Amino acid sequence: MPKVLVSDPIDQVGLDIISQVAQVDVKTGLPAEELVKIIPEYDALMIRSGTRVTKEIIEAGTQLKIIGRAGVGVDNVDVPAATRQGIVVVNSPQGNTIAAAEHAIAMMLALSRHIPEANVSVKSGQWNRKQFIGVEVYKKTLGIVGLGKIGSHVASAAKAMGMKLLAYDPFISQDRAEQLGCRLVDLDLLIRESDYISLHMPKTEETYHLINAQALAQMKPTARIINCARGGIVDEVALAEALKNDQIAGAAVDVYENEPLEENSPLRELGQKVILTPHLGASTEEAQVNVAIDVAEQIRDVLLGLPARSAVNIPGLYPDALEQLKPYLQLAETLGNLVSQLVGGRVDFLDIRLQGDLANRDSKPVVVAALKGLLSQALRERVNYVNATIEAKERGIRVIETRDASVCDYTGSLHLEAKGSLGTHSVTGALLGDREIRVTNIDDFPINVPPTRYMLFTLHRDMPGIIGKIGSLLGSFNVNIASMQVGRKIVRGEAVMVLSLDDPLPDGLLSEIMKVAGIRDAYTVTL
Ligand SMILES: NC(=O)c1ccc[n+]([C@@H]2O[C@H](COP(=O)([O-])OP(=O)(O)OC[C@H]3O[C@@H](n4cnc5c(N)ncnc54)[C@H](O)[C@@H]3O)[C@@H](O)[C@H]2O)c1
Ligand SMILES: O=C(O)[C@H](O)COP(=O)(O)O
Repeated sequence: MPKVLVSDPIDQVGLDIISQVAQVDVKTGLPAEELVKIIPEYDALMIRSGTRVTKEIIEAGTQLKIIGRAGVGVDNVDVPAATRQGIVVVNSPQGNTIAAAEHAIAMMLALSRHIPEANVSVKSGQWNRKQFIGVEVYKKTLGIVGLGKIGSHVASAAKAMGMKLLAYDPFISQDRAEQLGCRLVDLDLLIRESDYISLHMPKTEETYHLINAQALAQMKPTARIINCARGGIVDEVALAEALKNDQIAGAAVDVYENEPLEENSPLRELGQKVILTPHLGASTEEAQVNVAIDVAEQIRDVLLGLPARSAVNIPGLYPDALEQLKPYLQLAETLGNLVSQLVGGRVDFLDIRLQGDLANRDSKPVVVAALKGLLSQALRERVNYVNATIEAKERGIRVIETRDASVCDYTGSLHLEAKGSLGTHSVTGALLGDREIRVTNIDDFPINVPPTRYMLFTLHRDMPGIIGKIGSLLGSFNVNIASMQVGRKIVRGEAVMVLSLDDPLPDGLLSEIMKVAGIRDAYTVTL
């Protein structure tokens, strides 16, 4: 039975789902050295933001097939390292959207009305109403940075409270922003004109310290900033300074550059100008159930050999689309494997042509499948859907993709042409009855054969006796022929022969075949 390590607190409902197919060990709060020690025995790792999954942990996880992040942000996972090792990384893109958006709104209101301090004050026996006079958000301008899932929900809620909305998101269209009632502006303008700024973008190289001393200096002295996105987007030292010097009126922070927040962080010393919560954006009962189910189901599926629906490091394979594409993925993988062997293993160039109906489908998964097949001789089980693209790139394989919907011999077919150490070869394949794979063309010779484990291909002169000679040679080496096909373009011209064999070709037989008069080339293939 596979083993799954759960290293952060996850709702029981998720653990129950994984337990259907695996042994689940919950060990939270492990130091990194301990994790490196125990990870080799696990097939899957399930985390939240509390575990930093470093390159070292990933490299030690030699059995790992999947890392499941029960939440949105995967910045605590070294995704490139996981990709290189063929480990799929999944998350729950929507499970905590509402929770995080509501937390941002709650922070904005709490900050405006001094709720945390007023609460502490009353509980400590005081009744001080003057000290806690707040401000209204109605008719104020909210600048939303990052108008994705959470930013959009914040926009709807803020609009309902009568706020004016500005948004900055370099990847969102004007139309989408307008639909949400936001005026799409540049970041400088948003920073200058907003009464509240709420951050909802990922932490990336571009967004790291995007809100720095310079940006804070441009904000209104009455403005307040809310960060429920990611620590590191705001420069915490600069923020503390800006608050201390009354450059801005307040800040509400849920996420920090280092978590847990350092004891001596200057943010802890700013009284009621700042509200700090310990990364609670996703901490609602509902969100924790959602993300646990979402990610546990993906871990279960991947351990059962099924695809994951929200993988962050493989092309989006959505279950419905995948169900239809699945036979084509198998076809692409088979043809990739076949053509790589025809060209001698090392491939420099691959042209993938999607033909017929296939030309109108999502090509990304098909291309990845072809690359997986292409590299499978060299990398064996080390190559998979996660790392095929990166491995191909690193080997300098140039890939081009073309489409031709006008080819209609079969509903959909796939043509691969590769250039490698033994020259250039092409193969075409299609599906029979939408399921069964047929190789329909080799080097422009029409054939129709099902791929089998052991195959022999010859390029020869179409002349009497040649097929018999090959058959006798195979017989004399005790190799049984399962099926045989010949394809030619013109009578007594060049021809190909494809033999499906029950046994692998013994050493020395290929060179004997090459000696037969009329044989120009011969290749063995093991699929
Ligand atoms: N505090 C929490 O507990 C909590 C909970 C959930 C999510 N989050 C975080 O909230 C953030 C948003 O999550 P989401 O689910 O809405 O993600 P999302 O992918 O739906 O939206 C992110 C948006 O940011 C935009 N963006 C990217 N780069 C940008 C840039 N340089 N400037 C401005 N916008 C940029 C993207 O175009 C996208 O629209 C993420 O950082 C996520 O990790 C925090
Ligand atoms: O990216 C996320 O989903 C949030 O930051 C939530 O993190 P958490 O799972 O540790 O609460």
